[in-house]
Amino acid sequence: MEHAWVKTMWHARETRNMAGASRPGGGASITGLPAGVRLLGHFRPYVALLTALWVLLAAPFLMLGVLDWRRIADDTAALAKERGQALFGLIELTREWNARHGGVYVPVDEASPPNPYLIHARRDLVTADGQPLTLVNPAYMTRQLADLAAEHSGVQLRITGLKPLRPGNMADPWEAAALGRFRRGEEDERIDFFANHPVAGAQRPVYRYMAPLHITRVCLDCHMAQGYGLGDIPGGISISMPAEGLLAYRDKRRMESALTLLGGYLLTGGLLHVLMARLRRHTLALEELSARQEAVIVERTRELKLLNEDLRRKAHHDPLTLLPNRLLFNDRLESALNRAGRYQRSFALMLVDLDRFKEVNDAFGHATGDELLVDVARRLESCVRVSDTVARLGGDEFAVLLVEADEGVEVEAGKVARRVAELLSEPYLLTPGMMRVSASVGVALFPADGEGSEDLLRHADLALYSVKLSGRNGWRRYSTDMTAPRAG
Ligand SMILES: Nc1nc2c(ncn2[C@@H]2O[C@H](COP(=O)(O)OP(=O)(O)OP(=O)(O)O)[C@@H](O)[C@H]2O)c(=O)[nH]1
Repeated sequence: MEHAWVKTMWHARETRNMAGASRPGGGASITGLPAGVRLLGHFRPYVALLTALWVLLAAPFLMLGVLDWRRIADDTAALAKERGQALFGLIELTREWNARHGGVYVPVDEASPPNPYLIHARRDLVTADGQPLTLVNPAYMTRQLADLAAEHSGVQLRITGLKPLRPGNMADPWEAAALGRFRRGEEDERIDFFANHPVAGAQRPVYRYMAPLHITRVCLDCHMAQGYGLGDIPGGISISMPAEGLLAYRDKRRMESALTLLGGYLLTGGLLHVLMARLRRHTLALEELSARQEAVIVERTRELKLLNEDLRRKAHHDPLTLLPNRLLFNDRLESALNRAGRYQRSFALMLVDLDRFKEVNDAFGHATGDELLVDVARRLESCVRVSDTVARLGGDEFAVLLVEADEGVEVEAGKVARRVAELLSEPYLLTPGMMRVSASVGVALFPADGEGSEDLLRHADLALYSVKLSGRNGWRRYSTDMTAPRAG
């Protein structure tokens, strides 16, 4: 039991070592490896699993990030488009207002000289007080508004077409492509981002927006000569809007999105770690429990085995002399018979009985008798080899099975029987003092004196009886003239 307890404690200590080896001064482990190294080894699969899960977790977050970045870019473009549409709508309104009035007259000055591209009977007038006025049609007005917008907000806008009345309004390649799509009915507005676009002599990021202008009744006065009819698209309004503000807004939203996703990723990873750590703790506790149970089972099994061996030993041995008892002796006799029969060998059976042992008991007590029996057992063992068997059949009766014989069984059995008789008649030093007993020995040989256990035992007993009859203290081999004592 003590062993089991020590073993269990050892295992518990080792498990605790593994769990707490990171403590400063954790020291060397039981197996001699530094605690840190053993800890790393123990947790390696756990760390690998956690890392793998974390990496797997990164994929959806990364995908979410990419999607969000795209959505933010789309949102920014949508905002730019809305701005373009608003500006375009405003200009169209103003142009319609102008067209409805058939143009408006403004004083002639440096900023508003007469429009050389306008063919009109009353293009230039002079007021009654002598002020010269010139007619500003929608196109001229748009150009003037464009100059104002460029001056105040950096927004560039202009009317453009593929065969404009004013050559300066000729569409550039991007505008020409857009006009082509408008005319083919593929789209009715266009917005694109340009990272570098010339704006007032500098390269700046811009959103370019363009939508078509349609010929209305009021436009026909000027444009009919070009061959345009109602609803045709002679050109469009092209707007370039500096994009720094929108890009800053986009980058700010992207940064916020990245931080939110990173926070989410770390939080989820942290939760995952906590869950895994808990799982790991439970697993370790379970492992420890099962190891303890295993140790207990191993110990119980060992105890049962010992108990079993002890029981077997007790069932087959005499408790006083520790010699094999009659049960085991009978087994050995049967084995000897089998072996000898199979290999055609012989062996000797010897029965030994102390002479007048009762007198020892009567004179000195049962304990002294026991002491004598133990001494007799040791003396008998000293007369034979380990491969032979000495047994106590009961009371003061012993048996010897001689299976090894160098000089032939007959000779060997005679020598051993004589030696037994002599040795047992030597004085015994017992608790009350020195005393003497003698013994009678009967011998039967296999197969000469019997081929079965019963015959051998009976004939050895007859030989022993014969010694007793002839005055005890000696030995005899069975001979057929020996007869059993008459009953009564
Ligand atoms: N001390 C002791 N005595 C025992 C034990 N078993 C049997 N005896 C005694 O051994 C004695 C055997 O006596 P008997 O069978 O009459 O034989 P004996 O006195 O040796 O006389 P012979 O055999 O005729 O020479 C009896 O008194 C038993 O009580 C034992 O375990 N211990």
